Amino acid sequence: MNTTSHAQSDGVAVEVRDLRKRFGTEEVLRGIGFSVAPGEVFVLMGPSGSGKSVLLRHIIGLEEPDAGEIRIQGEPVRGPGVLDRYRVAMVFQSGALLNSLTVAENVGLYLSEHRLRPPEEIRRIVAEKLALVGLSGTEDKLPGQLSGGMRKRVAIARALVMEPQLILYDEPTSELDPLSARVIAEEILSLRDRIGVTSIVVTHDRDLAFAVGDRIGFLNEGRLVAVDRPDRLAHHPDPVLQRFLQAATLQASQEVRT
Ligand SMILES: Nc1ncnc2c1ncn2[C@@H]1O[C@H](COP(=O)(O)OP(=O)(O)OP(=O)(O)O)[C@@H](O)[C@H]1O
Repeated sequence: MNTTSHAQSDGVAVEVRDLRKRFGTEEVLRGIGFSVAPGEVFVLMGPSGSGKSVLLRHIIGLEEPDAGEIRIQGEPVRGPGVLDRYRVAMVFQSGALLNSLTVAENVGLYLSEHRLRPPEEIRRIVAEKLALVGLSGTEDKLPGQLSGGMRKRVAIARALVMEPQLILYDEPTSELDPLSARVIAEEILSLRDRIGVTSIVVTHDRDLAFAVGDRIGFLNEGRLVAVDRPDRLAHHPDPVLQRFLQAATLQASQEVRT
């Protein structure tokens, strides 16, 4: 974990305690617990249907757990005003950009909608955030004129506008080619290093997980099977985890061949 070079180190600590959630008869989260340190990049990896998105929705306060809780800086996330006090941003899988608005309007939407800043200042902030993700000069383009990777970076710039202390990424490299995926990985690391934000990244992209994770948690059937540094996780004895890692490696080598 990088804890030395943050320009502005106000990432928050996140703690998930014995989280349980059932939908009907299906027990989706079966007692999940882990902690994320301020400024850490924590990856949640696991097969489809293992509960990653449900867990993410709990962290941002969109779901109420049946048992257990999530704390940000020691405060329960569903407590009064907690999600207003701590700035938590989510980068959605789709990017969730509005296609009829320009890049600048999308990135500045949060500020303009809430009339938080005068237009001139919004323009300055938008330019600053686009520069942080390497997209200076794209202000007047429409999302439809950008590549998938660029749209994801616009979505990250939009998250940065609220000066987040915690960023949640939901499958940030889905539908991206390997080169664009690498740019996103570099972006996640650069933000950690430059603004000290805490990041939780949900993915089944093994390459992304190993590239950005200070630690990786492997989720299977609603249980956290392993939590460890990437170099140690690769040698973890859990058979499902090992099968998952081998399948991902095979898929990557097939992609290189095709
Ligand atoms: N609102 C809901 N109501 C009922 N079941 C749900 C709901 N949300 C999720 N589930 C179920 O919970 C399980 C875990 O879903 P989740 O979306 O968290 O998986 P995931 O690990 O994110 O999968 P993927 O990698 O495919 O996105 C699935 O069986 C899903 O059908």
